This record gives sequence, structure tokens and C-alpha cells, in this order.
Amino acid sequence: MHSLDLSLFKITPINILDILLVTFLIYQLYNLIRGTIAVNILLGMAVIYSLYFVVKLLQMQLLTEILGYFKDVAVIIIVVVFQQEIRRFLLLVGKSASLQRNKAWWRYFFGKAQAEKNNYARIKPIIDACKSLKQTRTGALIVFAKYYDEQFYQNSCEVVDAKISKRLLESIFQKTSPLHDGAVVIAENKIKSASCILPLTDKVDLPPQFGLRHRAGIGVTEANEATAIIVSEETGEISYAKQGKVKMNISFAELEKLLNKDF
Ligand SMILES: Nc1ncnc2c1ncn2[C@@H]1O[C@H](COP(=O)(O)OP(=O)(O)OP(=O)(O)O)[C@@H](O)[C@H]1O
Repeated sequence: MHSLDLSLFKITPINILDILLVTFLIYQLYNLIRGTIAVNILLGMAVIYSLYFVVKLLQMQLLTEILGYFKDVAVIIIVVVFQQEIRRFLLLVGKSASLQRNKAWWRYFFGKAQAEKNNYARIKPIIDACKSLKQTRTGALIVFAKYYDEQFYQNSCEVVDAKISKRLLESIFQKTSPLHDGAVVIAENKIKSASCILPLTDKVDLPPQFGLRHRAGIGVTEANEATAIIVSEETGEISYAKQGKVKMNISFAELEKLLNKDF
């Protein structure tokens, strides 16, 4: 009599770690594509994939062959269709880790209080500018890029490369300024560029009052390791976008906290 080979079912700590890591990766992937058009594309691919197995089972040769071609190039299709999501995922895995490390070193050498004081001096002109933009109902989009990807930003931007100041931010977004259309990008503690045309998010579940400015603010945080402040021209409300998610109508105290953490 044959005995059942139980070695196949042996669960080792490595197997558990493996399963946990795969679950974590699937969860991260789900977070990245949740609410985007990518979910529909993924569903479409799953339907075609299932169809392939059904027609193969039914021995429908012509359809099996046609769907088989599709199955063979599925990896290429995934890379092309999901390039934004893959880019975001890789950025998430790689760059944030090194940034956290830099912050930790700074705090280790100079102490937490000094680090926070230093940060407040950096973010104060931005908060002051937002206050004034809100008051005058001037639309604005300010992006904080953790890494200034020259190729990504410079193609569609005017180079500024100036010290961050309230008055400069106000002047850029003045309706009569030639640079007011588009976004300002702040990186490496400088206003690096203005008038940037950014990728729009393809999210379908956004509030109806969100137009192109909000879509661009969210879109840039999906494609890059960046956060964005959006000041609505219509309502003066301030929104904050990070990793494709947006917090609406935030207070200045909240904005300060968020910038302190992210900038
Ligand atoms: N791709 C883009 N990248 C950066 N900025 C953009 C982009 N598309 C539009 N904008 C900016 O958004 C402005 C138009 O905003 P729109 O009224 O459509 O947005 P909104 O989200 O409704 O914001 P608001 O509440 O300020 O009206 C443009 O004048 C331009 O400055």
C-alpha cells in the first residue's frame, strides 16, 4: 500500500515567511491600483486568461491558439499597461528606505528638537504662501519631490532653481504671471521649477469638484516619490496628496504636521 507523501505538506518557518511576503506584496499592489482604471484592465486580463483555459479544455483549437498568443505576451502587456504602477511600486520599495535613513542620521547627530526647528524654518514660507493664496483665492499646485527626476520634471517645466520664499511662490501663482499655469516643484530645499505639466491621475472615484489641478496633484504623487499641496482657485480649500491619496480641506496646523513629516 502506498503511503501519502507528507513531506509535500511540511510547513517550515521559511514557507510561512514566503507566504507572508507574498501576501504583503499583493496587498501593496492592491493599494497601488485600488480605485484606478488599472483594476478594470486587470479584470479584463483575468477574464481572457480564464477563457483560454475553458477553450483549451473544450479543445477549440483556433480560439486556443489565438488566446494562447495573448497569454504568451501577457508579461509584456502587464509591463506596458502597468508601467506607472510598477514605477510607483519600485520607488516605494527603494527610495523611501534611504530617505528614512538620512532623517535618522540627522536626528542622531543634531537631536530631535534641532531637526524640528530646522524643518520649521524651511516650511514656514510655504505655509505662509498657502495662507495668502487661500485668502486671495489663487489656484496653486506645489509639489514636493523627494528626488528631482530631471527627465520627468524638466521636459515640461521652466527651470527656476531659487531659494524658497513666500513672495516668490505668491508671484509665480499670480494670475498675471507667465508661470502661473501648472505646478511648482520643490526639491533639494529649492524651488526647482515652475509651470510644470504633470501626469493626471486616472482615478474614477474622485469628488466631482476636482478638475485638472487636483488630478495633476494626485497624479504626480502616483508616478513619483512626491507629495503635493493643491490650493483650489474656486473655494480656496487646501488639499494634500500623497501616494495617490488626497486629504481635502485641511487646516494649516494639519498642513504643518504633514510637511514636517514629508518635507
Ligand atoms: N497636467 C497639469 N499639470 C499641472 N497643472 C495643471 C495641469 N492641468 C491643469 N493644470 C492647472 O490647473 C488649472 C485648471 O484647473 P481646474 O479648474 O481644471 O482644476 P480644479 O482641480 O477644478 O481646481 P480649482 O478648484 O482651482 O478650479 C490650469 O490653469 C493649470 O494651472
